[in-house]
Amino acid sequence: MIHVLVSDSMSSEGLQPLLDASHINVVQKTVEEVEDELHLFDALLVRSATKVTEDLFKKMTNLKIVGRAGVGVDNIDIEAATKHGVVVINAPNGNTISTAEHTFAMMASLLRHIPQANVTVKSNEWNRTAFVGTELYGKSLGIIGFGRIGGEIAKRARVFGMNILVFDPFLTKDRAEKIGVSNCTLDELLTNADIITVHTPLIKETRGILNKETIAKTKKGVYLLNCARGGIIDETGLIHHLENGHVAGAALDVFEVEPPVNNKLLKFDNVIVTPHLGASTKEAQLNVAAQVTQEVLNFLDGKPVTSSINLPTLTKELFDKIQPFYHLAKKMGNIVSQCMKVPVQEVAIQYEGSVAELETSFITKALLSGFLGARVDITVNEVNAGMIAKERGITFSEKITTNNSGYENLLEVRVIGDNQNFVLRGTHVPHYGERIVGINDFNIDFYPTGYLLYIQHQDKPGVIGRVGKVLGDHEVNIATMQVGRKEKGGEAIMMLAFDRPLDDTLTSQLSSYDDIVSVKTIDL
Ligand SMILES: NC(=O)C1=CN([C@@H]2O[C@H](COP(=O)(O)OP(=O)(O)OC[C@H]3O[C@@H](n4cnc5c(N)ncnc54)[C@H](O)[C@@H]3O)[C@@H](O)[C@H]2O)C=CC1
Ligand SMILES: O=C(O)C(=O)COP(=O)(O)O
Repeated sequence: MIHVLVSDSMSSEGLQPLLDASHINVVQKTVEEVEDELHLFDALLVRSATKVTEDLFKKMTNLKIVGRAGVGVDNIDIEAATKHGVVVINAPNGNTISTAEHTFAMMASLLRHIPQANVTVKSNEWNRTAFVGTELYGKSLGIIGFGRIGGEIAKRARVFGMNILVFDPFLTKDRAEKIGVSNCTLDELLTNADIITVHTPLIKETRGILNKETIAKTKKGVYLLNCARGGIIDETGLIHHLENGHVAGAALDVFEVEPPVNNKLLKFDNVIVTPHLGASTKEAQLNVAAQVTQEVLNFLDGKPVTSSINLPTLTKELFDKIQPFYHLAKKMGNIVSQCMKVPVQEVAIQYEGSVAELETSFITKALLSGFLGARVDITVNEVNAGMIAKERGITFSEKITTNNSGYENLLEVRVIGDNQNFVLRGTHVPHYGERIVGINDFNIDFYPTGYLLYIQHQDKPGVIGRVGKVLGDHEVNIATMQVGRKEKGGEAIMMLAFDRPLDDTLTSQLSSYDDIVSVKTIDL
């Protein structure tokens, strides 16, 4: 049984495929309510309320995936997720329109004082002069962060007859042209905009992008909006400029601390607020819950996820193409690790032929995870392999080569360790499967599976017979056997496969023969 924890409120209709799956147990409770069972859950679905911290990852020892039913993942410690090998996905498109519409509603409300007027009419006041507003028409709207939401706001602003100023250092010329905007500098936006709205993620570069100093550069009487994340507009800086009258008003859907406690911003009449409602529409909630549900189901089914924050994202088509190499790479990493039981400094992977055209970074991570998984006692997968390698001082690299060794595709891993290097080459033959075709300088051809014995020996008469006799004396049946050598009478290798594991006495006996250089068991 797979256990899924849904710890924030989510659309039941969107979650339905998970609720319907007979092999999945869905628990809809907060993290605190299931404190004693956290170790059971395979998947966690959240919105912005649950704080997914390193401490939570430590408690959720079985966790494989976190699904964020929304865009912002600032409530999830991505580094900790990666370290713990947990995939993080989000639902990037589902709430774009809702948030853009909410921002627009806030903008219109702010400039026409709708929330304040609403309160007075309901208190039996009829004060028309106190609420004289400002038109949006003809005003310059500065949009900081021109992604999905920023783009939708621009489209709507144009219909309202507004001029649009955009600041987004990552905005491509193509996208700007398509939407009919041009990028300016932050200073140009600050000095020219009548209204400024922020739509960036909350990251180190955007935290406090509007602060006491930058707000001072804006036009006197500017209106500011934050329907993205608390902290993008520094609250202390905003309070300063509300107090001195520089800012005419602000509309805030988000706060540095949510819900806001003793927050001075709530005391200003010209500040209008909503409780983080940007994505709170029936449509958006259905979209985001359905998106993460499908992604989590795919993931639990071993299929690719398309919106991962800490894994390369793959289409189904690409995933199908990668799969054979993914499995081969994992096994190759595992074989090398078992053959090289010494500290390792470097793992270099080279791709040749058709495999080089695929998403090789994913295959590299699979190889690393196979390699590290055989030598560390924590879960290693494609998510955390790179980080764990770095932590252990192992550098890794990948290279695409135009060499042509005759194989349609070839993966080569070269591992450099203390006084020992090891090279392994593998290929995938369609309809035939994975083959290991080279070890160090030797050509060989074996199927990497089951219990293997790798023997380095002198190419002399009787060595193979002696190995066969020792195994026969121990009643061990040889399933397959391949040999390889570079030159007559020189060094040679054997790779034998068995149906069951070999015991140590047998390998020690084989190692004791003069003509045998080394004996290594490999369990795959
Ligand atoms: N209030 C609410 O309920 C909701 C809030 N959000 C927030 O809105 C944010 C934006 O959402 P989307 O538009 O979907 O994300 P997005 O990823 O499509 O757009 C973000 C844009 O910010 C830009 N950006 C990044 N660093 C920047 C910087 N230093 N200066 C200026 N621009 C920068 C990026 O280039 C990107 O174009 C999310 O990160 C989330 O925090 C999203 C949905 C609902
Ligand atoms: O998607 C986002 O980034 C949001 O801020 C929406 O948050 P919520 O899911 O409504 O808690």
